[in-house]
Amino acid sequence: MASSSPLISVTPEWNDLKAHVDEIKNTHLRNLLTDDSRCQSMLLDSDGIVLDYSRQQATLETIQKLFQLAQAASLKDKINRMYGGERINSTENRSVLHIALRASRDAVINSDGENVVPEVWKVLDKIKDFSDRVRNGSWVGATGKPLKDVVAVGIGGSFLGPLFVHTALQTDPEAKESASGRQLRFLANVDPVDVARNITGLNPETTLVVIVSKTFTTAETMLNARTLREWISSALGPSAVAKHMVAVSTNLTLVEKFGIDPNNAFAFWDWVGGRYSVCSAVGVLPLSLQYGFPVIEKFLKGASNIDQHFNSQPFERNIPVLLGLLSVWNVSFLGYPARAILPYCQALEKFAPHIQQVSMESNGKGVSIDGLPLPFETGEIDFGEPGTNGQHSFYQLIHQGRVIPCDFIGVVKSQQPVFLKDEVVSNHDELMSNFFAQPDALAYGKTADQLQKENVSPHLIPHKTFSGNRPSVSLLLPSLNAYNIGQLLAIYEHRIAVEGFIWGINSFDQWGVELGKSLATQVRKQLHASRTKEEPVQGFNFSTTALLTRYLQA
Ligand SMILES: O=P(O)(O)OC[C@H]1O[C@](O)(CO)[C@@H](O)[C@@H]1O
Repeated sequence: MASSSPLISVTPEWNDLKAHVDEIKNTHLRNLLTDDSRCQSMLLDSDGIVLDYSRQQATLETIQKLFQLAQAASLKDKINRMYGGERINSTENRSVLHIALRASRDAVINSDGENVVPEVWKVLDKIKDFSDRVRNGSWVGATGKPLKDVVAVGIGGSFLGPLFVHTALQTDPEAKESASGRQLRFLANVDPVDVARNITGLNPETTLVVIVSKTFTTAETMLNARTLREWISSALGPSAVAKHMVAVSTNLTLVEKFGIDPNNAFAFWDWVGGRYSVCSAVGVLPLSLQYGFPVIEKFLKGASNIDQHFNSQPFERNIPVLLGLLSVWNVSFLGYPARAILPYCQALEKFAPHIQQVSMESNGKGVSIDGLPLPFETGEIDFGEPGTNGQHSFYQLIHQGRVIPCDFIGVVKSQQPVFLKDEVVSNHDELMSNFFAQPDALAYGKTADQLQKENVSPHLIPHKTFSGNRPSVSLLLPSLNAYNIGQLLAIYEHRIAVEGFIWGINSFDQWGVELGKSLATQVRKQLHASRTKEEPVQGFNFSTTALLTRYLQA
């Protein structure tokens, strides 16, 4: 057995940061923000994206110490190994090459000594050809009608990324125009209610179903796939399946077994993790059907731009590296277990749910990559809502309750600007007033002194006091077109990888989802036996037996 590398928490660099915490606890953002040269150093402008991390509870010394930690964790070496196609997902013996999914046609990215980029482009070309044919009506349904509606069936990484990008593109003027007259829906939950909601108003004659599953074994997706196959064949006959169902998977044998023509299957590879798969056919096929391949190619280019930035920029100017290191600082040293993702942009309403999976499935681990129990916590509890909706929901807790590091994401140019005569500002400026105000409200807070000066009655002063000193980062994008959406995605993907590389965990496996799945298999068997043979509930603990018995009685 290969020897384990020492845990990052035993290095002098980690302990140095631990010792530094007390110094930081003696500062307040109110004071840190008076130092213009500090703030200038914490403001980065790269390819139109602005990152401001001056509202982190950190000094320039903290940042230097974090760079030293990165060095101790061999961060650059780990990034190089990822880009070099090494099998860094060691528990599954796989390389991690989602960067290859958006590489330019002439790039060379090797996995096991073989350049994977030509394979990637073979599938992209096939998607372009197929989506063009569906969109221009040369591929028609079984009754000769054009297929204008698409239902993508998939869950987890085969759902959340594509849903985020779809939601973000819906109101982009170029994407909106190219989607005119078409619908894209997502069926994820095995709850039959989700099926009912998704097929309502759809006609099987004009609907194409895309089954998206890396493994093609996921219980929820396969049951939903069989349900929609039944929906199509009962309306149009079994032979219609060939025209109305296609698949995206790494398991083409199971796709064929299911009854989908292998010519209508779009491959990807085991070096693409499910939650990192939106740039593969998982996202590119349904999104190209809706928006046309040229729009989605721009999305891939945006992600590729950040891939190059991440691989080439020094840490001081590297957005994913800085964000990743600051997250480690907040979680492991300052002890803040959560992170709020707050886009001031309704089009990004599905960004937080997507990042929730990317982050929590990647970094919610209890052992090091070598299997050693970790004496520190990893991962964040990610949640979020677009501003300003979140302000009227959970911001109370963020301002006066627990300290939650926040990511404020804003856009300079709205996808859908509105200017009303006689209004003080445009509608987008109104939204963005909040984007600029909230980080300062969190950082500065409001003191009892200030309240006294405002003649607030003494009994209300404790209630109206804001402690401040609550950290955030601000990310300002020039606009939210397909390219910027790709950039935003890749920034977070790489940031999360940086965190995992520092913690010394495997961010690319997900064994934690298995136990629940196998227990569900046992329950499924019991439900079948009780329903069909009236077998009593057995083999479960008291509580589950009681609940199952009650459920079966109804
Ligand atoms: O694409 P598949 O194989 O259906 O898997 C769906 C999802 O299930 C998981 O394995 C567990 O939730 C995810 O990692 C994955 O994205």
